[in-house]
Amino acid sequence: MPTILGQNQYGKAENRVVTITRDGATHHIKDLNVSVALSGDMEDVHYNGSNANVLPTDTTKNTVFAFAKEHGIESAEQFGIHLARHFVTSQEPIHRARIRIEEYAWERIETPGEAKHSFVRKGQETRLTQLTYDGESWEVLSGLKDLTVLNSTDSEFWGYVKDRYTTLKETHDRILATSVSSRWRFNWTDDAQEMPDWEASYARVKQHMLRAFAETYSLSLQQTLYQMGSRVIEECAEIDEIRFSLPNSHHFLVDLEPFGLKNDNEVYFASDRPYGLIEATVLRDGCEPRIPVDLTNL
Ligand SMILES: O=c1[nH]c(=O)c2[nH]c(=O)[nH]c2[nH]1
Repeated sequence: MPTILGQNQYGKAENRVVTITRDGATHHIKDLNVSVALSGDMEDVHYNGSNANVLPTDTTKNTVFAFAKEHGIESAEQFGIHLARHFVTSQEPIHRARIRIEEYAWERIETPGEAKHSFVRKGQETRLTQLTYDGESWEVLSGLKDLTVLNSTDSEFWGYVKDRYTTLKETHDRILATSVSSRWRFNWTDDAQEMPDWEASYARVKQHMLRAFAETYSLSLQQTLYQMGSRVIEECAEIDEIRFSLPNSHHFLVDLEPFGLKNDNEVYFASDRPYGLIEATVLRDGCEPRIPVDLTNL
């Protein structure tokens, strides 16, 4: 044979596993991206296509989600050690397992209330602004993107239209997560007006946005969006208009029944696409809409 097989490995990459553990009303989140790479006696599958030594990559994915339930995720290291040991010790042809894990850090959204199930991703957002001046008047649009937030309860979605293509199951307790992109327009347009305190305004908008997200018992992301917008308009007198583009970052409950495990709203698969995209403007009553519909062009 003029060729021989060199280094090889296989497995399921980028398993997006999210766990919620509940301590009464206080929830804890772990959010990992887990990639499995296995090596061993894999000559036959490459040379002849015999799968006799091949544990399917689909199984490696299932193992990641099942282990999240069975062992919990104490730390990424601990979780990875469990997985790697399992593949090497349970499968004779597998001699080496490499587990790579990225962990996304979250912090709690602090609210005056009791509920502790709202989180904002660390690293947080990019702040944006656009200033336009024609020699007479100003238009100031400020905003943010990539402010990722999650509520691990107090979100439902049901009572929607059902046609012959509808398969979605109604839910009375789901994760609601989104990455907020927003622009807001200041009513400061003239040098004769007193200029807003831009720094204080930004902090206020962000705080009210986060609190409204955390405090809204949500029946849809549309309802949450409107609550966030109206809270900002009500609390920030310097702003007349705010627009949001909110991807609905779906978290699907993983079916662990085939492995004899009950998933009591603990282990989720975080899907990155496709995603629902919910967009709307909230205006101070009587004000004209001026923020462009498509925020990506801003
Ligand atoms: O909050 C939601 N709004 C929707 O319009 C929608 N559509 C869907 O499939 N899931 C959801 N969730």
